[in-house]
Amino acid sequence: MMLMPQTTTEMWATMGSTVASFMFFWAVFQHYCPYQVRRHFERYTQRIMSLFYPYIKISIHEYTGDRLKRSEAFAAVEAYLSVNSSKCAKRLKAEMGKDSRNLVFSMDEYERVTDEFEGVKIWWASSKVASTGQSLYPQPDRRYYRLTFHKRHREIVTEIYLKHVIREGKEINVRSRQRKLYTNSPGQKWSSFRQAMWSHVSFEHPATFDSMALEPEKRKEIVEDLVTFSQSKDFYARIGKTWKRGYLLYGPPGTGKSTMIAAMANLLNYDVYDLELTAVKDNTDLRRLLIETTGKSIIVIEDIDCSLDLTGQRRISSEDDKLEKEAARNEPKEDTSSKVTLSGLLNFIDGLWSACGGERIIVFTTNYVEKLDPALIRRGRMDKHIELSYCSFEAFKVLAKNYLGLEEHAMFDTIRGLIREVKITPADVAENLMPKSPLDDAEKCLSTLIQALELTKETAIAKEGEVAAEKGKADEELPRKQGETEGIDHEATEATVPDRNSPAGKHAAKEGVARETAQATDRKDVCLLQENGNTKSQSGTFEFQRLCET
Ligand SMILES: Nc1ncnc2c1ncn2[C@@H]1O[C@H](COP(=O)(O)OP(=O)(O)OP(=O)(O)O)[C@@H](O)[C@H]1O
Ligand SMILES: [Mg+2]
Repeated sequence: MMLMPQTTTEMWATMGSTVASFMFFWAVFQHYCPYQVRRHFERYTQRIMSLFYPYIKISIHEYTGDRLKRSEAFAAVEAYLSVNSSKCAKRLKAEMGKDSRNLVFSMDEYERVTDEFEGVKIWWASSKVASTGQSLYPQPDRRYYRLTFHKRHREIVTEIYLKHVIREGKEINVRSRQRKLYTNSPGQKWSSFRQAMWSHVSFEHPATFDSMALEPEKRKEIVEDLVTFSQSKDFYARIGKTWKRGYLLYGPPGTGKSTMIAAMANLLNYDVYDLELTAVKDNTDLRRLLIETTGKSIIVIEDIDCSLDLTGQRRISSEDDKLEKEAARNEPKEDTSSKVTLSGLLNFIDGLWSACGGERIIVFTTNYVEKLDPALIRRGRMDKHIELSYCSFEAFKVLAKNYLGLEEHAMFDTIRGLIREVKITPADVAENLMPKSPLDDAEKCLSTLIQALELTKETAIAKEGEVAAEKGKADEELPRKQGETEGIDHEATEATVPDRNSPAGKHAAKEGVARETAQATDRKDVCLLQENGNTKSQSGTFEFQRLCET
């Protein structure tokens, strides 16, 4: 009985001195042994250790592919563990969840949790590698998850468990994700590839297709198109097309183009990327923005006709070029204008890069569809063209139901008659149906709308009258003006031609009349000049130059 404590003490003392000796030799080895030898030694030690160490480790990093893209596997594992870890981990991170109502927990850094799957024990740990870059720009730490399991479970973990984690994680993500509205921030002067290209807020627009003023058939067609698209992953894979679809929404201001984008996002549960094209520096940045978008998203370019010069005529004359370069030399300042070109945009839509991620909708909106380059909106790029136009009676009924809770009313007949005759946008109808005071009831709102419709009708009639009167006046004046113009031509030619034998006359003839002739070459005036210049040739310009030289 007395020996036991002594033996234990002795044992501890021996162990302590052994560890101390080992530490000493290790420190000496580290310090004096050349690096190459040390590396060999470490490698072999690891190999020997692995013979006895029965566990396998798998790391899942946050960024893959040269940090271009956030790993989907990482996001899925994060979601999977967020459910698991909130029950057993001791250090958690909290984030605002869907609809900003509840908090979602996930594992904090350097935390460990244990999971069990079909009797197999798996240990998960979260960790990060601190950035070691010596660049001027701040670099975020690289996070990763590591799972550890016994090697006898290799098959079950790699073949079944990991697939289960990814599938569950993705489902959790879809269920609990707060949809986001992203925008590309302008003026990122020092943007590096480590900096996020998009900034976001939570997407909380309440618009739905049911609340939109649309004709029922049109609504049905659009909704079916969208739903079919979202369920056609296999179909797109089979026909060898990237899983994306382009929508062009066009129509006058206030007809619901932006509202429809929100309704699309709400219908499909997609994120929205609102791309401000004028803030994109060049085509390379455009591509980077594209690859930073995630799947299940709508990429929107509003008012595409105003966003950049899409006619391809972006070159300036060499004279202007020279002047501009000189000005830049004298006053060096940053060029903040966008250098995105039409071809850059076309590549953005259907180039190779657009295949990254999949399940994307691209929407362009415009008030002037005829201004757009046909290449930009051809089918295959903008697959579906949707015209949003002035408010019809059917569309009005949707608004009346939403705003006033009315399906039928005696005043509807008057509105039906008026709305057919005038061009009024759903935005204007909606504004008139809005109660302006707590005392306003449905009748008051409907009569406000009727007044507005009548006023619009009167204004339209008055405008039509004015236009007709102006046209009539212009038609009347046209023959008189033509006569006057012919008279002026006569005078101008006659005033110049008699003096053209004098030096001043020659000059005048070269500078002025030749110009007139050049302009007139395609017109009948040429004949008039030929007659006055006593030439018989058919070529007005050539003959007149000859005439000037003689
Ligand atoms: N079809 C519609 N159904 C329901 N509300 C609509 C509709 N069209 C317009 N509105 C209402 O009018 C307002 C303006 O609509 P919206 O911003 O969608 O128009 P827009 O077509 O995008 O206009 P712009 O061309 O000027 O961008 C919205 O707040 C919405 O409430
Ligand atoms: Mg809009």
